[in-house]
Amino acid sequence: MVSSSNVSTPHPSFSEYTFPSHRLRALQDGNKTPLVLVACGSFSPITHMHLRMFEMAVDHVKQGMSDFEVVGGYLSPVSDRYNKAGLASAAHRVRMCELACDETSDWLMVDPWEAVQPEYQPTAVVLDHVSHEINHNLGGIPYPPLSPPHPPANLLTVPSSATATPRKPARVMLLGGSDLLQTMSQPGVWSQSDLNHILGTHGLFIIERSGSGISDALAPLKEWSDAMGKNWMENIHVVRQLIANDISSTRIRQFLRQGMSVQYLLPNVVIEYIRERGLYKEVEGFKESRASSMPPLRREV
Ligand SMILES: Nc1ncnc2c1ncn2[C@@H]1O[C@H](COP(=O)(O)OP(=O)(O)OP(=O)(O)O)[C@@H](O)[C@H]1O
Ligand SMILES: NC(=O)c1ccc[n+]([C@@H]2O[C@H](COP(=O)(O)O)[C@@H](O)[C@H]2O)c1
Repeated sequence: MVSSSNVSTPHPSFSEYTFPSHRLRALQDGNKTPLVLVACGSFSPITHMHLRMFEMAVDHVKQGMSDFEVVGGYLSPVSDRYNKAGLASAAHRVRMCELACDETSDWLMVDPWEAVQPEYQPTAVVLDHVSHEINHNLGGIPYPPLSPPHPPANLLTVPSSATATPRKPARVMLLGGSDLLQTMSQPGVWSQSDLNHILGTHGLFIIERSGSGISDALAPLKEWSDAMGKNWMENIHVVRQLIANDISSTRIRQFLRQGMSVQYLLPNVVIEYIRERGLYKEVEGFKESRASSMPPLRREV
Protein backbone atom coordinates (compact mmCIF):
# COMPACT_ATOMS: atom_id res chain seq x y z
CA MET A 1 0.00 0.00 0.00
CA VAL A 2 1.38 3.42 -0.94
CA SER A 3 1.30 5.94 1.89
CA SER A 4 -0.62 9.18 1.56
CA SER A 5 2.63 11.14 1.52
CA ASN A 6 3.54 9.28 -1.69
CA VAL A 7 0.10 9.99 -3.07
CA SER A 8 0.59 13.73 -2.95
CA THR A 9 4.14 13.72 -4.31
CA PRO A 10 4.22 15.60 -7.63
CA HIS A 11 5.66 13.50 -10.40
CA PRO A 12 8.43 14.70 -12.69
CA SER A 13 6.99 12.99 -15.78
CA PHE A 14 5.31 16.17 -16.93
CA SER A 15 8.49 18.20 -16.97
CA GLU A 16 11.09 15.65 -18.05
CA TYR A 17 9.92 12.79 -20.21
CA THR A 18 11.79 9.50 -20.13
CA PHE A 19 10.44 6.26 -21.53
CA PRO A 20 9.84 3.85 -18.64
CA SER A 21 11.53 0.51 -19.24
CA HIS A 22 12.45 -0.59 -15.72
CA ARG A 23 9.80 -3.32 -15.64
CA LEU A 24 10.30 -4.77 -19.10
CA ARG A 25 11.16 -8.45 -18.81
CA ALA A 26 13.81 -10.35 -20.69
CA LEU A 27 12.52 -13.00 -23.09
CA GLN A 28 12.57 -16.43 -21.45
CA ASP A 29 12.15 -18.50 -24.62
CA GLY A 30 14.41 -17.32 -27.43
CA ASN A 31 12.19 -19.07 -30.00
CA LYS A 32 9.32 -16.70 -29.28
CA THR A 33 8.56 -13.15 -30.34
CA PRO A 34 8.53 -10.69 -27.42
CA LEU A 35 5.16 -9.02 -27.13
CA VAL A 36 4.44 -5.64 -25.53
CA LEU A 37 0.82 -4.65 -24.84
CA VAL A 38 -0.28 -1.01 -24.92
CA ALA A 39 -3.68 0.13 -23.64
CA CYS A 40 -4.72 3.60 -24.81
CA GLY A 41 -7.61 5.39 -23.13
CA SER A 42 -8.74 8.10 -20.76
CA PHE A 43 -8.31 6.12 -17.52
CA SER A 44 -10.35 8.71 -15.63
CA PRO A 45 -10.00 7.08 -13.24
CA ILE A 46 -8.13 3.82 -13.80
CA THR A 47 -10.18 0.83 -12.58
CA HIS A 48 -9.33 -2.73 -11.63
CA MET A 49 -10.67 -3.82 -15.03
CA HIS A 50 -8.12 -1.69 -16.91
CA LEU A 51 -5.39 -3.53 -15.03
CA ARG A 52 -7.09 -6.88 -15.38
CA MET A 53 -7.25 -6.56 -19.20
CA PHE A 54 -3.48 -7.11 -19.24
CA GLU A 55 -3.68 -10.25 -17.11
CA MET A 56 -6.42 -11.62 -19.37
CA ALA A 57 -4.30 -10.96 -22.45
CA VAL A 58 -1.32 -12.73 -20.85
CA ASP A 59 -3.46 -15.80 -20.12
CA HIS A 60 -4.74 -15.73 -23.70
CA VAL A 61 -1.19 -15.68 -25.04
CA LYS A 62 -0.07 -18.49 -22.73
CA GLN A 63 -3.04 -20.65 -23.66
CA GLY A 64 -3.16 -20.22 -27.40
CA MET A 65 -0.45 -18.06 -28.97
CA SER A 66 2.66 -20.19 -28.85
CA ASP A 67 4.70 -17.78 -31.02
CA PHE A 68 4.57 -14.91 -28.50
CA GLU A 69 5.73 -14.18 -24.98
CA VAL A 70 4.46 -11.08 -23.16
CA VAL A 71 7.43 -9.06 -21.86
CA GLY A 72 5.79 -5.74 -21.03
CA GLY A 73 2.58 -3.79 -20.60
CA TYR A 74 1.94 -0.04 -20.82
CA LEU A 75 -0.98 2.22 -20.06
CA SER A 76 -0.99 5.34 -22.23
CA PRO A 77 -3.41 7.97 -20.92
CA VAL A 78 -4.72 10.32 -23.60
CA SER A 79 -3.74 14.00 -23.40
CA ASP A 80 -5.94 16.90 -22.32
CA ARG A 81 -6.42 17.71 -26.02
CA TYR A 82 -8.83 14.76 -26.24
CA ASN A 83 -11.48 17.17 -24.91
CA LYS A 84 -13.76 14.56 -23.42
CA ALA A 85 -16.18 15.99 -20.86
CA GLY A 86 -15.72 15.01 -17.23
CA LEU A 87 -12.11 13.79 -17.35
CA ALA A 88 -9.54 14.71 -14.73
CA SER A 89 -6.44 16.46 -16.07
CA ALA A 90 -3.85 14.32 -17.84
CA ALA A 91 -1.40 14.96 -14.99
CA HIS A 92 -3.84 13.44 -12.48
CA ARG A 93 -4.74 10.54 -14.79
CA VAL A 94 -1.10 9.65 -15.39
CA ARG A 95 -0.35 9.83 -11.68
CA MET A 96 -3.34 7.64 -10.78
CA CYS A 97 -2.22 5.06 -13.36
CA GLU A 98 1.31 5.10 -11.99
CA LEU A 99 0.12 4.64 -8.41
CA ALA A 100 -2.20 1.82 -9.49
CA CYS A 101 0.59 -0.01 -11.38
CA ASP A 102 2.99 0.40 -8.47
CA GLU A 103 0.47 -0.82 -5.93
CA THR A 104 -1.01 -3.75 -7.84
CA SER A 105 1.52 -5.03 -10.37
CA ASP A 106 5.16 -5.99 -10.79
CA TRP A 107 5.24 -5.58 -14.57
CA LEU A 108 2.80 -2.88 -15.72
CA MET A 109 4.08 0.63 -16.51
CA VAL A 110 2.66 3.98 -17.58
CA ASP A 111 4.06 5.77 -20.59
CA PRO A 112 3.25 9.49 -20.17
CA TRP A 113 4.47 10.40 -23.68
CA GLU A 114 0.99 10.64 -25.24
CA ALA A 115 -0.33 12.58 -22.24
CA VAL A 116 2.37 15.27 -22.44
CA GLN A 117 2.09 15.94 -26.18
CA PRO A 118 0.76 19.40 -27.01
CA GLU A 119 -1.51 17.93 -29.71
CA TYR A 120 -3.79 14.90 -29.75
CA GLN A 121 -1.85 11.83 -30.93
CA PRO A 122 -3.70 9.14 -32.88
CA THR A 123 -3.30 5.67 -31.41
CA ALA A 124 -1.20 4.47 -34.38
CA VAL A 125 1.38 7.13 -33.53
CA VAL A 126 1.41 6.07 -29.86
CA LEU A 127 2.09 2.44 -30.82
CA ASP A 128 4.87 3.55 -33.17
CA HIS A 129 6.38 5.62 -30.37
CA VAL A 130 6.51 2.64 -27.97
CA SER A 131 7.92 0.43 -30.69
CA HIS A 132 10.60 3.01 -31.51
CA GLU A 133 11.62 3.35 -27.86
CA ILE A 134 11.92 -0.39 -27.35
CA ASN A 135 13.24 -1.56 -30.69
CA HIS A 136 15.34 1.39 -31.77
CA ASN A 137 16.42 3.21 -28.60
CA LEU A 138 16.77 0.14 -26.37
CA GLY A 139 17.77 -2.18 -29.22
CA GLY A 140 15.00 -4.74 -28.55
CA ILE A 141 14.33 -7.25 -25.78
CA PRO A 142 17.26 -9.25 -24.39
CA TYR A 143 17.36 -13.06 -24.36
CA PRO A 144 18.19 -15.37 -22.77
CA PRO A 145 17.91 -13.68 -19.37
CA LEU A 146 21.18 -12.59 -17.87
CA SER A 147 22.08 -14.75 -14.92
CA PRO A 148 22.76 -13.23 -11.47
CA PRO A 149 24.51 -11.18 -10.22
CA HIS A 150 23.15 -8.79 -12.88
CA PRO A 151 20.07 -7.05 -11.45
CA PRO A 152 16.95 -7.05 -13.65
CA ALA A 153 17.17 -3.29 -14.23
CA ASN A 154 20.45 -3.85 -16.10
CA LEU A 155 18.71 -5.96 -18.68
CA LEU A 156 17.32 -3.04 -20.56
CA THR A 157 20.17 -0.64 -20.80
CA VAL A 158 21.36 -0.04 -24.33
CA PRO A 159 23.93 -2.67 -25.37
CA SER A 160 27.38 -1.13 -25.49
CA SER A 161 29.75 -3.90 -26.46
CA ALA A 162 30.10 -6.98 -28.59
CA THR A 163 29.54 -9.09 -25.48
CA ALA A 164 26.07 -7.62 -24.92
CA THR A 165 23.15 -10.01 -24.52
CA PRO A 166 21.43 -10.70 -27.86
CA ARG A 167 18.16 -8.83 -28.38
CA LYS A 168 15.01 -9.45 -30.35
CA PRO A 169 12.64 -6.84 -31.74
CA ALA A 170 9.37 -6.72 -29.83
CA ARG A 171 5.94 -6.67 -31.40
CA VAL A 172 3.81 -3.87 -29.94
CA MET A 173 0.07 -4.53 -29.89
CA LEU A 174 -2.92 -2.43 -28.88
CA LEU A 175 -5.04 -3.69 -25.98
CA GLY A 176 -8.63 -2.51 -25.56
CA GLY A 177 -12.25 -3.41 -25.04
CA SER A 178 -14.74 -4.34 -27.73
CA ASP A 179 -16.22 -0.82 -27.64
CA LEU A 180 -12.89 0.37 -29.05
CA LEU A 181 -13.11 -2.26 -31.82
CA GLN A 182 -16.63 -1.04 -32.63
CA THR A 183 -15.37 2.48 -33.23
CA MET A 184 -13.02 1.13 -35.89
CA SER A 185 -15.84 0.69 -38.36
CA GLN A 186 -17.57 3.95 -37.50
CA PRO A 187 -17.07 6.45 -40.29
CA GLY A 188 -14.66 9.28 -39.56
CA VAL A 189 -13.32 7.98 -36.24
CA TRP A 190 -10.13 6.32 -37.52
CA SER A 191 -8.19 7.17 -40.64
CA GLN A 192 -7.87 4.31 -43.09
CA SER A 193 -4.08 4.52 -43.10
CA ASP A 194 -3.97 4.28 -39.30
CA LEU A 195 -6.20 1.23 -39.32
CA ASN A 196 -4.08 -0.40 -42.03
CA HIS A 197 -1.06 0.28 -39.90
CA ILE A 198 -2.52 -0.90 -36.57
CA LEU A 199 -4.04 -4.05 -38.03
CA GLY A 200 -1.24 -4.85 -40.45
CA THR A 201 1.89 -3.93 -38.48
CA HIS A 202 0.95 -3.98 -34.80
CA GLY A 203 -2.15 -6.08 -34.04
CA LEU A 204 -4.90 -5.87 -31.52
CA PHE A 205 -6.03 -7.59 -28.34
CA ILE A 206 -9.74 -7.10 -27.79
CA ILE A 207 -11.40 -7.82 -24.46
CA GLU A 208 -15.09 -8.64 -24.72
CA ARG A 209 -17.22 -5.91 -23.15
CA SER A 210 -20.94 -6.17 -22.49
CA GLY A 211 -23.01 -3.96 -24.75
CA SER A 212 -20.35 -4.00 -27.49
CA GLY A 213 -20.84 -7.16 -29.56
CA ILE A 214 -17.60 -8.55 -30.94
CA SER A 215 -19.05 -10.28 -34.01
CA ASP A 216 -20.82 -7.10 -35.08
CA ALA A 217 -17.59 -5.17 -34.65
CA LEU A 218 -15.48 -7.75 -36.50
CA ALA A 219 -17.75 -8.20 -39.53
CA PRO A 220 -17.08 -4.85 -41.26
CA LEU A 221 -13.35 -5.13 -40.54
CA LYS A 222 -13.27 -8.60 -42.08
CA GLU A 223 -15.12 -7.37 -45.14
CA TRP A 224 -12.64 -4.54 -45.50
CA SER A 225 -9.61 -6.77 -44.90
CA ASP A 226 -10.86 -9.23 -47.55
CA ALA A 227 -11.52 -6.41 -50.01
CA MET A 228 -7.94 -5.22 -49.52
CA GLY A 229 -6.62 -8.79 -49.97
CA LYS A 230 -5.04 -8.69 -46.45
CA ASN A 231 -4.94 -11.13 -43.54
CA TRP A 232 -5.63 -8.51 -40.90
CA MET A 233 -8.11 -10.68 -38.99
CA GLU A 234 -5.19 -12.89 -37.97
CA ASN A 235 -3.85 -9.91 -36.03
CA ILE A 236 -7.03 -9.38 -34.01
CA HIS A 237 -7.03 -11.52 -30.88
CA VAL A 238 -10.33 -11.74 -29.08
CA VAL A 239 -10.29 -12.43 -25.35
CA ARG A 240 -13.56 -13.60 -23.78
CA GLN A 241 -14.51 -12.41 -20.30
CA LEU A 242 -14.98 -15.66 -18.36
CA ILE A 243 -15.89 -13.62 -15.28
CA ALA A 244 -17.80 -10.63 -16.58
CA ASN A 245 -16.76 -7.24 -15.24
CA ASP A 246 -18.83 -4.41 -16.60
CA ILE A 247 -17.15 -1.58 -14.74
CA SER A 248 -16.68 1.71 -16.59
CA SER A 249 -14.91 4.92 -15.62
CA THR A 250 -18.03 6.90 -16.54
CA ARG A 251 -19.98 4.97 -13.94
CA ILE A 252 -17.22 5.50 -11.36
CA ARG A 253 -17.30 9.27 -12.01
CA GLN A 254 -21.07 9.20 -11.50
CA PHE A 255 -20.67 7.34 -8.20
CA LEU A 256 -18.09 9.84 -7.02
CA ARG A 257 -20.22 12.84 -7.96
CA GLN A 258 -23.07 11.33 -6.00
CA GLY A 259 -20.87 10.66 -2.99
CA MET A 260 -21.23 6.87 -3.37
CA SER A 261 -18.58 4.35 -2.41
CA VAL A 262 -16.13 3.09 -5.05
CA GLN A 263 -14.37 0.76 -2.63
CA TYR A 264 -13.23 -2.52 -4.26
CA LEU A 265 -13.75 -1.07 -7.74
CA LEU A 266 -10.48 0.86 -7.91
CA PRO A 267 -7.08 0.30 -6.31
CA ASN A 268 -7.06 1.78 -2.79
CA VAL A 269 -4.26 4.14 -3.64
CA VAL A 270 -6.35 5.63 -6.47
CA ILE A 271 -9.36 6.10 -4.17
CA GLU A 272 -7.08 7.86 -1.71
CA TYR A 273 -5.65 10.11 -4.45
CA ILE A 274 -9.13 11.07 -5.66
CA ARG A 275 -10.27 11.84 -2.12
CA GLU A 276 -7.18 13.92 -1.28
CA ARG A 277 -7.43 15.96 -4.47
CA GLY A 278 -11.21 16.27 -4.43
CA LEU A 279 -11.47 14.94 -7.98
CA TYR A 280 -14.74 14.18 -9.76
CA LYS A 281 -16.91 16.34 -7.55
CA GLU A 282 -20.28 17.45 -8.91
CA VAL A 283 -20.02 20.47 -11.21
CA GLU A 284 -23.22 22.47 -11.51
CA GLY A 285 -24.85 22.19 -14.90
CA PHE A 286 -22.28 19.63 -16.01
CA LYS A 287 -23.45 16.69 -18.08
CA GLU A 288 -21.23 13.84 -19.21
CA SER A 289 -21.64 12.87 -22.80
CA ARG A 290 -20.12 9.92 -24.59
CA ALA A 291 -20.83 11.75 -27.85
CA SER A 292 -18.24 14.34 -26.90
CA SER A 293 -15.65 11.58 -26.51
CA MET A 294 -14.54 11.53 -30.12
CA PRO A 295 -11.00 12.74 -30.61
CA PRO A 296 -9.95 15.31 -33.16
CA LEU A 297 -9.36 12.84 -35.90
CA ARG A 298 -7.34 11.82 -38.83
CA ARG A 299 -3.65 11.74 -39.02
CA GLU A 300 -2.41 13.12 -42.32
CA VAL A 301 -1.83 10.29 -44.80
N1 LIG B 1 -15.24 -3.31 -18.20
C1 LIG B 1 -14.46 -3.33 -19.30
N2 LIG B 1 -14.45 -4.41 -20.11
C2 LIG B 1 -13.67 -4.43 -21.22
N3 LIG B 1 -12.88 -3.41 -21.60
C3 LIG B 1 -12.84 -2.32 -20.84
C4 LIG B 1 -13.62 -2.22 -19.64
N4 LIG B 1 -13.37 -1.01 -19.07
C5 LIG B 1 -12.51 -0.37 -19.89
N5 LIG B 1 -12.18 -1.15 -20.95
C6 LIG B 1 -11.28 -0.80 -22.05
O1 LIG B 1 -10.15 -0.11 -21.53
C7 LIG B 1 -9.66 0.82 -22.50
C8 LIG B 1 -9.43 2.18 -21.87
O2 LIG B 1 -10.57 2.44 -21.12
P1 LIG B 1 -11.25 3.86 -20.97
O3 LIG B 1 -10.38 4.78 -20.24
O4 LIG B 1 -11.83 4.29 -22.25
O5 LIG B 1 -12.34 3.32 -19.91
P2 LIG B 1 -13.88 3.40 -20.00
O6 LIG B 1 -14.41 2.74 -18.77
O7 LIG B 1 -14.41 2.93 -21.31
O8 LIG B 1 -13.99 4.97 -19.87
P3 LIG B 1 -15.23 5.94 -20.08
O9 LIG B 1 -16.36 5.33 -19.29
O10 LIG B 1 -14.69 7.22 -19.53
O11 LIG B 1 -15.50 5.96 -21.56
C9 LIG B 1 -10.73 0.90 -23.61
O12 LIG B 1 -10.24 0.18 -24.73
C10 LIG B 1 -11.93 0.18 -23.01
O13 LIG B 1 -12.65 -0.52 -24.01
N1 LIG C 1 -8.08 7.76 -34.68
C1 LIG C 1 -7.58 7.26 -33.58
O1 LIG C 1 -6.39 7.05 -33.39
C2 LIG C 1 -8.54 6.95 -32.47
C3 LIG C 1 -9.93 6.93 -32.67
C4 LIG C 1 -10.74 6.64 -31.58
C5 LIG C 1 -10.22 6.38 -30.34
N2 LIG C 1 -8.86 6.39 -30.19
C6 LIG C 1 -8.26 6.18 -28.86
O2 LIG C 1 -9.01 5.24 -28.12
C7 LIG C 1 -9.06 5.63 -26.74
C8 LIG C 1 -10.51 5.77 -26.36
O3 LIG C 1 -10.61 6.15 -25.04
P1 LIG C 1 -12.04 6.45 -24.36
O4 LIG C 1 -12.86 5.19 -24.52
O5 LIG C 1 -11.74 6.77 -22.94
O6 LIG C 1 -12.68 7.60 -25.10
C9 LIG C 1 -8.26 6.92 -26.64
O7 LIG C 1 -6.94 6.60 -26.25
C10 LIG C 1 -8.24 7.46 -28.06
O8 LIG C 1 -7.08 8.22 -28.37
C11 LIG C 1 -8.03 6.66 -31.21
